[in-house]
Amino acid sequence: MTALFTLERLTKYLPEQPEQPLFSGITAQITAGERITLLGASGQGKSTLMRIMSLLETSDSGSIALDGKPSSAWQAKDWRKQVCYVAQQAVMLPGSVEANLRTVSNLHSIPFEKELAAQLMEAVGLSRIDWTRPAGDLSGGEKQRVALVRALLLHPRLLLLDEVTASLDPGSKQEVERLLLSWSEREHTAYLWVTHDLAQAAEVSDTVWFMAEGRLLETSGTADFFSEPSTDQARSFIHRESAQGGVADE
Ligand SMILES: Nc1ncnc2c1ncn2[C@@H]1O[C@H](COP(=O)(O)OP(=O)(O)OP(=O)(O)O)[C@@H](O)[C@H]1O
Repeated sequence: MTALFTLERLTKYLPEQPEQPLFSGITAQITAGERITLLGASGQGKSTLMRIMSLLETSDSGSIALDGKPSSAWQAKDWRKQVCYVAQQAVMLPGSVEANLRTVSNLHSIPFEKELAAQLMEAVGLSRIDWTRPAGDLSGGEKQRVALVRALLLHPRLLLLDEVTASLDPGSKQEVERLLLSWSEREHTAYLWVTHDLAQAAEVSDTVWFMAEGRLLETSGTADFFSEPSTDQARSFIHRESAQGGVADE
């Protein structure tokens, strides 16, 4: 199957660490509809990798491509219509909840699907939110869910999800997980989802990417990753995270 998205030997240095890359040699592929969780300890560069994949940052070497066409050959706006990053700290634009939901249709000159927006808001537990409210007044968890709905209204082919349930209570977290699973099934949307919750990773992904020591150490089927990780680093990561409560229930 032709890859939707490819990463080829990506390397990123940080200004404060010119002697050692944050990560290097990251090569991987994502196929249409693939559900991946990106795991790894804090500070491995998972958010940075997703920011590079959504053209919000550049790598120092290597390349990324969408449909086999390198990022340099794309207009950033066209790329971001298909590859949508949902940040950990949701950014609301000035204006109402509805204005935020309408953002992508205004930006990309596509019709605003009001009924779908209402269905998605309900699916993430926000059916009672008054759309005329200033979006800036919402709680962190509400903002996070509005940002997710806003991203889905774009119908991207690849969603880059950065700890998108981190500020949610368990019930809302489950609603979001269910929505994303059914959305990816229905729309054939791929996602790369950063999470520190191993039970969530087991639930929502078919593939795990594991970053450690500045490299993408494993790309495995989720069940295999948890039952038979191929590296010592992954074994101790799973052990450590499980001890802290993020137990994968497979
Ligand atoms: N623009 C930047 N300038 C300087 N340092 C940065 C920049 N972006 C990220 N970093 C540093 O790079 C490292 C990796 O950050 P990043 O947020 O990508 O990691 P992460 O794996 O997503 O971490 P977490 O799981 O805690 O969210 C951190 O030490 C961070 O402080």
